Amino acid sequence: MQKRTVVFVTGNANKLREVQQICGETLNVISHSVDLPELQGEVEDISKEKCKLAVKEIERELSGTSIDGVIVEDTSLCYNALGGLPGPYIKWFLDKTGHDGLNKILAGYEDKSAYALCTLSFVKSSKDEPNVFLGKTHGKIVPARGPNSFGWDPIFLPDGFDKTYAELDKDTKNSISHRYRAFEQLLSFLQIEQTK
Ligand SMILES: O=c1nc[nH]c2c1ncn2[C@H]1C[C@H](O)[C@@H](COP(=O)(O)OP(=O)(O)OP(=O)(O)O)O1
Ligand SMILES: [Mg+2]
Repeated sequence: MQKRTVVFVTGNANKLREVQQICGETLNVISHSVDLPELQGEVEDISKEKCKLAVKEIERELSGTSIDGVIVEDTSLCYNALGGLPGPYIKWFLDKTGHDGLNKILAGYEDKSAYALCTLSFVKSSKDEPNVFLGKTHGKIVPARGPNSFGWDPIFLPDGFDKTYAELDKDTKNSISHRYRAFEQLLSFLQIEQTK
């Protein structure tokens, strides 16, 4: 069967690379950067709304191209000591405070545990309601270790490993990550759909 083509609406090249590595055998993932408002609220609602706006924009911009769906994905980093914050605001915390600041925020707390959360929405067309898939990986926040090539990877130590996301080789990260866990659900959803 021919691979389906999905458009991943993202401006982040690292995210795209990982998604292509995770899904590449099953899906043809192309990317398109669209500047979309990220509304505030619960992560699932933010993602669904973003996906609805994305698919409308993609249908407009890529009309004539045969595509089988649109994906958006938002990543949160949630500290248990802070009731889940910075959560979806991690991008701004990382930009403004850096890895060191992200550690210092926890200085007054014994509990350094955190989880990475990927909220993934997929929709076939603007006539459909998006499906949302959540992927979570638990770990803890540590002083930065490893290459500084992708976001907060150097400060996240996944449970069961003695290497941070940044120190792990890509295949290993992509077999345990929050992103992998969300996309794995999307892939089985699409597989079930196909056999219906
Ligand atoms: O696996 C990851 N490992 C380390 N850092 C990561 C990861 N995944 C996202 N990140 C960073 C990027 C951004 O600083 C923030 C999430 O923001 P997030 O909105 O998901 O990403 P973005 O705005 O760069 O791309 P997009 O255009 O798809 O919204 O955490
Ligand atoms: Mg974003």
